[in-house]
Amino acid sequence: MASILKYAGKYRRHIFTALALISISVPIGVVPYFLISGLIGKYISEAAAMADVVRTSALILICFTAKYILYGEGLNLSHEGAFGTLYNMRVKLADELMHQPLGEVADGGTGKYKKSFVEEIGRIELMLAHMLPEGIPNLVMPFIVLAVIFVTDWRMGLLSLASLPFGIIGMGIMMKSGMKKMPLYYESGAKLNNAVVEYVSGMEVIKIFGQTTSSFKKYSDTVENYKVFTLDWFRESWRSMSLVYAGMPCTVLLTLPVGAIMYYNGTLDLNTWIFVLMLDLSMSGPLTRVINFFPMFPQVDYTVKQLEALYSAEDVHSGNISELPESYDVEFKNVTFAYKDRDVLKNVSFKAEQGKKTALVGESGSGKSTAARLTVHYWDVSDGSITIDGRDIREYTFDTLMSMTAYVAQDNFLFRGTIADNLRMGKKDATMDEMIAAAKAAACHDFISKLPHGYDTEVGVLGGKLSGGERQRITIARAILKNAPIIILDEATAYTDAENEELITNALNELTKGRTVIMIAHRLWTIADADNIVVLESGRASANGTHDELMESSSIYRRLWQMSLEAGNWNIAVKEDSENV
Ligand SMILES: Nc1ncnc2c1ncn2[C@@H]1O[C@H](COP(=O)(O)OP(=O)(O)OP(=O)(O)O)[C@@H](O)[C@H]1O
Repeated sequence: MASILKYAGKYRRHIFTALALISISVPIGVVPYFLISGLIGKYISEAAAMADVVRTSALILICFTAKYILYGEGLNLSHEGAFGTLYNMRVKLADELMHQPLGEVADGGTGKYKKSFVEEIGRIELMLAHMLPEGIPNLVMPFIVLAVIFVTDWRMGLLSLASLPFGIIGMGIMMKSGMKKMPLYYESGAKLNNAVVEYVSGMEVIKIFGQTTSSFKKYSDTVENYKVFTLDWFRESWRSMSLVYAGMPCTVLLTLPVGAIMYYNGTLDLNTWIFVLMLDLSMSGPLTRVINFFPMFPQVDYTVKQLEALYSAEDVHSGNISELPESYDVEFKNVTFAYKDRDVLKNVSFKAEQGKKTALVGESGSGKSTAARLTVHYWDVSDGSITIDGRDIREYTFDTLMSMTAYVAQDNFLFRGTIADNLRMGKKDATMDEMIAAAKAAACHDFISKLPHGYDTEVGVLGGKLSGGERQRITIARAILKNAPIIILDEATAYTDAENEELITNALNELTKGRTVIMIAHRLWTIADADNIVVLESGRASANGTHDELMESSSIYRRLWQMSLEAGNWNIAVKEDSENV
């Protein structure tokens, strides 16, 4: 609870004011029972006057009105506080994820994080808007009423406790099974979320490959498993839930029959009996309210633990140096990196100098993208170091490192929004002229101008309304706007057609002038002019040099070059064939 309240900030006041208002309203709700028992008592001992009835009715009306107003205002405030806290938590989680190893976040799966952002944080609303402000007063009230009964007649006090074992036993069973099953419930929910996201995102592939039935089966199996699991759990816990719901609010279970015997025996006077019965009944409302929260305890408890783990997950190591370096030479010094326990880079060393183009080449899976991503601190290296101007990238603050680097990948992300919104990710306050200049340099101004709304055209979810090549050129324009001194291009021209390849190559040459450039390309002729080419072979840097030097010295480079040319010829042949059809 405390760990969540720390995110409430200014909304803590709302939540505690709500707690105070509801704490006043709950006892007000019990007052009418006192009033009625007092009135009945009067009728028993001396005939009450009509004025007493009118006064009692008026007081009861006032009590209910006051309770309604206070409870209502309390809930209003508690919701304001809760939703304000949820907002803070979602913003904070986004910020936390930003500082955690990007690679791990990407590997976690969209569904998992969607679940944390939407469902798990959403569940905190229950805790802050209801469990805390309503639960505490409604739990405390029965204790106060019980104390009054004990003071009035301790025997009746003991009898009033008769329904308690139902609650304790039922809740014990429920909590035990709830706590045990909760991790599985969550896992099953995360799988369901991932399956939905995957199914919807992959719908195009599923249709193209005619896998509708088998993919739908995978999806429907996950939904079915979730259903079976949830129903099994419900079946297992409904008996104990019913025991609590039906038994615990039944506070007159023994005070009514045993009280009647005691009254006939003359050991209990009628006024006390009626007073106790009324107080017993007054506990039922608060108890029922509290009981409603009990099944939620395991869920909320587990959710809080999950969120705590997410919020406290280890950040990528970053230091506190925020000054920009004098030069932007990037150096890999004996870098070793493993995904979990699988070594992908082994003792890799090379230097990418400022103003020069360094290319990473190698067979598929040799570790090129991993090396590129490590440069922008997707993960921490397992051993060795990556430096900028001789200083380990872990010594710079996260923001400084990000401001120095622009990473353009094969499939860059576009946000739902307009083209201008996406371009401004590169430079928040970019003017229209700056955006147009960047777009022209990235050979995308022409196609943007032809769109019905130009730069204000919506790109759709993940940029889905644009072609792969268009998306790619917009991401290059975005990187041009960012104007970072270190540029990492991971297959940045993979989707470029022949028509635009020259334009984009020129744009990239413009973008990369005077900067440190690390680039990866499968079409080796696009990097043949690089100042230094590093050949990666199963995660090891097996050779480096210029194209001419490597053609002389590296058999693997020669093979890669040959393969690349053949693939290029094949592409041209396919293109010519299709043009002749
Ligand atoms: N997130 C990840 N988790 C686990 N293993 C990964 C992950 N990303 C890549 N790998 C593995 O690491 C190895 C190197 O991958 P990487 O993407 O760096 O290679 P690459 O040389 O860029 O390949 P390609 O040319 O096909 O893009 C591969 O065997 C790949 O399966």
